[in-house]
Amino acid sequence: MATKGEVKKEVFESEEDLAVSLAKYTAQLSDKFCKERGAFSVVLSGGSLINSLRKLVEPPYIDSIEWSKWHVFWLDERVVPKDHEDSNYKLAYDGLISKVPILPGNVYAINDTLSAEAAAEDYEARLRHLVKSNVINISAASGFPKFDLQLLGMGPDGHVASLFPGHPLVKENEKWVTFIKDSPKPPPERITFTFPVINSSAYIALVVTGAAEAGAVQNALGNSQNSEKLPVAMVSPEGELAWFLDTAAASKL
Ligand SMILES: O=C1O[C@H](COP(=O)(O)O)[C@@H](O)[C@H](O)[C@H]1O
Repeated sequence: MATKGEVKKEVFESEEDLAVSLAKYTAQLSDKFCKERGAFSVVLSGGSLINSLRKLVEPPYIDSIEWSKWHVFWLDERVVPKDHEDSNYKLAYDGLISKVPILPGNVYAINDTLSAEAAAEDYEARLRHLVKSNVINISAASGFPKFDLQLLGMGPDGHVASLFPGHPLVKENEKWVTFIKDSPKPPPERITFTFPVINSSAYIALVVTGAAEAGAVQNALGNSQNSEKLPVAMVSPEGELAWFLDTAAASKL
């Protein structure tokens, strides 16, 4: 399905059309990986992405996807209790996980009783264990975990995960998971995958909607005059990168 390093870009007339296509893309990859290796490791973002995945919980996908083979992870998480309004877990649980038969043991939420630093260490340790048990692949090229699909959103400032423009964490190249205590977007304490993990992915869908995001999309994909490379422009997976844009987000291209 993917050529190594391939970048695809599709611009949709409406967010509704985008959501239909994103569900199809996710379901096709689920089918491919479930057949090939009997498991599908999926990484979710928070924010508007979860709403854009809403078609997955409708026919035909709700009945055709092998949900019991899904293993669900978070690209980043806010260090708040799981039932807190700011929790990316809660967002995904309410919008997706509670509506489909994903096995509770295959949902890898952060330990919300720990500090940000300890939660990041704990999450990385759990990923290392899951690599050993082949739930998550490892990249032969980078030595970092190679998730089957990472579903990325982006903020208007061009941040992905909890990797913000100008923040030293964008340069982290050893840890798999790290933490931030001064996030410019509230809440301040978060854990996040690092770029080597993001960029070892087999497939990434980058889902961006709305006019407020157009400048950052231009920075990554267009002829931007701005020489500072935003975090979103650093997304460059080993496998396929597929941009899902609406016309407003693509308006400066
Ligand atoms: O804080 C976060 O923001 C980004 C973007 O969110 P959006 O609401 O602008 O789509 C999100 O991808 C990330 O997971 C989240 O923690």
